[in-house]
Amino acid sequence: MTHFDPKALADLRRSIDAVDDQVLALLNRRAGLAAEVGRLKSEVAPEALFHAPKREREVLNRLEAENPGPFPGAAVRTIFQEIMSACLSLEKPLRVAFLGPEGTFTHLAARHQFGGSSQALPQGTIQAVFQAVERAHADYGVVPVENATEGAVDTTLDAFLDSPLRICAEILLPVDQALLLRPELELGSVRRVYSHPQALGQCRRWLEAHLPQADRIEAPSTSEAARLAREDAEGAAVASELAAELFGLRVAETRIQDLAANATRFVVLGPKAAEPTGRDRTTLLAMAQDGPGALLRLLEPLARRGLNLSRIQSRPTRRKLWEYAFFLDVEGHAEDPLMHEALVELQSACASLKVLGSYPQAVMEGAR
Ligand SMILES: C=C(O[C@@H]1C=C(C(=O)O)C=C[C@H]1O)C(=O)O
Repeated sequence: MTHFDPKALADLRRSIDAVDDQVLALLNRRAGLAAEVGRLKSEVAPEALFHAPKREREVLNRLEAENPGPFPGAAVRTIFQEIMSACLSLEKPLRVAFLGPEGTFTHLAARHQFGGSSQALPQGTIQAVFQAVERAHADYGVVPVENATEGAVDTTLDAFLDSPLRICAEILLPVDQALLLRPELELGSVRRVYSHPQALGQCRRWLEAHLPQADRIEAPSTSEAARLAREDAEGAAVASELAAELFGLRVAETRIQDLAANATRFVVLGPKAAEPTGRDRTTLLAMAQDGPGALLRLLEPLARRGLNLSRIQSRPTRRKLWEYAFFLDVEGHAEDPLMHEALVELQSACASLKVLGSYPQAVMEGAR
């Protein structure tokens, strides 16, 4: 065993303090520069959004690629996303509406995309998120579109049928359920487990093995479950780790879902189309013409050009009986020449066609 030297520890900590002072000074210098950029932008277009997602992506990609380590690459992204979010908030924090309440996985997705310095505007329903952005009460909106185990979120697809909003980004997030407890409570003393029915379902086997004595109690959201657990001396909740932070609970166990690879895809509703990055996805909303071969006519212009269709989903239009709207996800950007050609051809093959958005393909967080 090596001899523990308290002086060496104190020296190292002093060195860390000195580095922290430098980091802090540099952060403030950076904030000053970002504020200058803000002033420049406001001279050109006073009403414009200062947020520049393309520039932010370039900053993150450059720093991650140039990072020599040992500082972890994923942390470089998280930290610089936060730094940019904070710099931007000096001008005006981004207002981000999302399916709430606070602490839900959609909130987590919004924080991942826009950082903790953005202004969180939790909404009660998916429709309310659309309305907040449509009425310019929010700069962006975040809604779930599909879950790896539960499938499409129909409410989101239906909202697009009646909305002029476009998709400007997607977020792919692992949905890791955690077991949350009041700080003083032990697993063996839990009598009630609160959660959203879907979350309880996702963790059925773990709960049977570790909390056979506890009743399952359904809550309207995982965050509401965390709040209920906080108020129940013998209660626990299945929710996100963010909910633990927000409601003052302890994370007793992480990743308790039965299927380890659980993930949800979210889309960001925004005011501006995203520019091409070379690895994009385009979401189309097409009303097929009635009659035989309608679906084939929709797919053929894409297939002939080798454009990869990653998802197709249909929803009744609710305007006419047996009329369907098709949501198509195609790899590529609407401005790519081949995609552009396909869209022109599709325009005449469908009763109507709307490009809901082209945006960078998301990489699963933690799997970069
Ligand atoms: C400073 C700018 O404005 C914002 C802040 C950024 C930053 O802190 O690096 C990057 C992009 C914008 O969202 C900029 O456009 O360069």
